[in-house]
Amino acid sequence: MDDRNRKHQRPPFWRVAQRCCIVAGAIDTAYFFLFLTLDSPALAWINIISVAMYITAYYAYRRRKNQLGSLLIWTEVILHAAFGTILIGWDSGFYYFLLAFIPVLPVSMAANKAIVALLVLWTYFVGLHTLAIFIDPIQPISALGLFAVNTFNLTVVFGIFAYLAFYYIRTVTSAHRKLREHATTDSMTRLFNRRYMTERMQLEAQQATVNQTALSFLLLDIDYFKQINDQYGHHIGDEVLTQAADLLRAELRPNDIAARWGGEEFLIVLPESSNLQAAIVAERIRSAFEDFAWSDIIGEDVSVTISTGIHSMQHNEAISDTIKAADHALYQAKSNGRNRVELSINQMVTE
Ligand SMILES: Nc1nc2c(ncn2[C@@H]2O[C@H](COP(=O)(O)OP(=O)(O)OP(=O)(O)O)[C@@H](O)[C@H]2O)c(=O)[nH]1
Repeated sequence: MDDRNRKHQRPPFWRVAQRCCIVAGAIDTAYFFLFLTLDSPALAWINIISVAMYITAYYAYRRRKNQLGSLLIWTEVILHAAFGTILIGWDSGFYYFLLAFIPVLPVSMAANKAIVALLVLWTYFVGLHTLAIFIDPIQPISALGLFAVNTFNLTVVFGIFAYLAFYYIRTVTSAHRKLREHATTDSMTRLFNRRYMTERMQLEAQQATVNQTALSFLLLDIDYFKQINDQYGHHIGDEVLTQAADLLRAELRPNDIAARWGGEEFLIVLPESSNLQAAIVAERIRSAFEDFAWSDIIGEDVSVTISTGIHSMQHNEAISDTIKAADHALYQAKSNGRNRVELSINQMVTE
């Protein structure tokens, strides 16, 4: 996996949940001491129960019992909001944590279930608020203490929402990147696929016309590939194709574009390259195939060679005609004995 992929990789749900358990457990431990200091021992000990629930949830996630872990976390949040409100009052702000359910429920369950769960949550939230209006706190703390607890709770919930937003963005970005990759890449060789190449060629052709630069095409085909399949099996054929793609990548510049055009056929677009420069690249690729130790892959000392047709796009030439010309040159390379490079006919060699 390259660095770019690693950077975009999103930690799995259970790992995120485990991190949440560690952070929440640490916060509740701090609360234990805080509420002892603020003379609210009942709430202090409730925080110890909370810590125990987070530790259990942590191990549940570790054993991939995700449902149990989530159930413990949500039960803790719901009960903590109730006990905090009843013991020291609504202004303690423990209800803020209930709000974190709102974005999480719709992404973690089916829409109809999420709607029911959200309605239950709303009822619980309003019920708790109403209760707090009519009932005085059982174990009130100082105004300063209440302000400190409220600010702390608010800060933690801010953090939770910010984290959820970034996690969501990373999830969407990573899904988008994977979709794009699937749509443009050949899964076996990791080269571009034919559909992407067809679009890309148009772009490159337009750019070459605007900038008045040369644009060359190489059409390559592995020689006697059917025999490799027939003699050594389809899986060896696949490995030869994968290795062929690696050889191409190794021989090309970063702005050259290589695609798997068909079964054992590859198309390479060389921007800003004349047919002479293209011939040099093609010859380099040809000898890379010839020199490669194919026995490492095939298991026997056989050679795998490649034939190449070259065509440089002419002024106002349609892409389909460019490909036809390269294909014709490839046909010539095959007819003239294979393992060779041929330039399309009627084309002057230009530097
Ligand atoms: N293993 C494998 N084989 C494939 C794949 N795609 C196409 N092929 C095979 O590639 C072979 C192409 O054979 P041909 O078109 O007869 O050409 P060739 O044997 O390479 O002969 P020349 O091109 O004339 O040198 C066929 O046997 C296809 O089944 C693939 O993804 N994997």
